[in-house]
Amino acid sequence: MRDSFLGKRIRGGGYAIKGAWLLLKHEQSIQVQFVLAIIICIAGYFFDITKTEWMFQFLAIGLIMTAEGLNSALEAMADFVHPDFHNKIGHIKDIAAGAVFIAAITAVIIGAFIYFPYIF
Ligand SMILES: Nc1ncnc2c1ncn2[C@@H]1O[C@H](COP(=O)(O)OP(=O)(O)OP(=O)(O)O)[C@@H](O)[C@H]1O
Repeated sequence: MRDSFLGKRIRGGGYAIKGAWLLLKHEQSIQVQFVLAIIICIAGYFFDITKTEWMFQFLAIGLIMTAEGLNSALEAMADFVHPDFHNKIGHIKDIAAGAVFIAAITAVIIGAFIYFPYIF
């Protein structure tokens, strides 16, 4: 069972859940995003947004947290492979941060589409 296809998939899922827990426990950026996600969900409940709006909201939350998590993994990898200052490492980290920024802008636009009609 342990080395069967199903066993490997179950183990892989276990590592992934452990990874998500580690992100929440140790990464400040993810913790901030998580708190923001809770606040925005309270807003969704408060404004009684539609089912489609909930879907887009969860998509935006997932997009940001995924980008932020991958950015954290890349930063950790970069620091492990090359702990000293290096222009290339700086470039790699800047690009990864840029990807998070794009995800964040996308989420802000989605949020504006959802909440502007309720607020104004
Ligand atoms: N080893 C390095 N060599 C060159 N530049 C670096 C290096 N480490 C960080 N930098 C520069 O500093 C910026 C911030 O890097 P850092 O690893 O501190 O990320 P951070 O966004 O502050 O994330 P966190 O708060 O999660 O550590 C990078 O985008 C890069 O421009």
